[in-house]
Amino acid sequence: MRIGIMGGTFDPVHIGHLLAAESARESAGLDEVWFMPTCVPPHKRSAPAADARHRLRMVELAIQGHPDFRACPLEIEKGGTSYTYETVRLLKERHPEDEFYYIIGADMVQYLPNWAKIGELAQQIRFIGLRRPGYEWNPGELPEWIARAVIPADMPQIGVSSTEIRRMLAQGRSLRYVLPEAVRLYVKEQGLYAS
Ligand SMILES: Nc1ncnc2c1ncn2[C@@H]1O[C@H](COP(=O)(O)OP(=O)(O)OP(=O)(O)O)[C@@H](O)[C@H]1O
Ligand SMILES: O=C(O)c1ccc[n+]([C@@H]2O[C@H](COP(=O)([O-])O)[C@@H](O)[C@H]2O)c1
Repeated sequence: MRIGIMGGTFDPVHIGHLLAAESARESAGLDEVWFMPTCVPPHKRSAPAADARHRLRMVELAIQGHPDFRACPLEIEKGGTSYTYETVRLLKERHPEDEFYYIIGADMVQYLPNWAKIGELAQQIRFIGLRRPGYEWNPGELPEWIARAVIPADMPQIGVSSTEIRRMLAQGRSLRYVLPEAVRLYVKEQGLYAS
């Protein structure tokens, strides 16, 4: 199978993540997309606001009903900092028959040169890089050997981020249609991100 890994902090998961995964699935002809919440994200300055259990549950709620989307708790179960090169090594060991792709938004494409062991990773896996408002990226800006590992893909442009959503939630603003409805209700019921 051709499997896309949609890695993220998902604090919380939002429609930008879902559309990115669906657009990557269609454009690269993926059989499945596995949503993989990080335990400790490698590059973020502060720890996630919601704990890993909640972030995984929100992902499960967000993707329910999609026949080809799965939630993968591998990084959360492993614990510690979620370096992608370690995750990819594990996935390849456990699923030698499958072909993996790593789905990322344009902000992460620009940041690829800073990923841990990017030299090894770029040999092991190809990235599907999606356009994202505010993060134009030009393949010429990346080292050639990294650009070669990135398959550019388009998606309906959604200018939302988890940071902005947390800010809006803390202010008591409406997140209807920005969060999947089941996630919106879960956030409310669990009192997540309240100020
Ligand atoms: N609106 C969006 N359009 C395209 N890609 C996105 C969008 N939001 C997030 N992504 C991508 O999804 C992956 C996971 O992102 P993450 O969970 O950090 O969400 P985020 O909205 O960027 O969060 P934060 O604001 O906390 O940085 C990353 O590869 C990121 O580039
Ligand atoms: O391995 C790394 O060095 C690395 C650096 C930055 C991001 N990543 C991965 O990229 C995905 C998106 O990251 P984030 O922090 O934007 O949610 C997530 O799966 C991270 O583990 C990985």
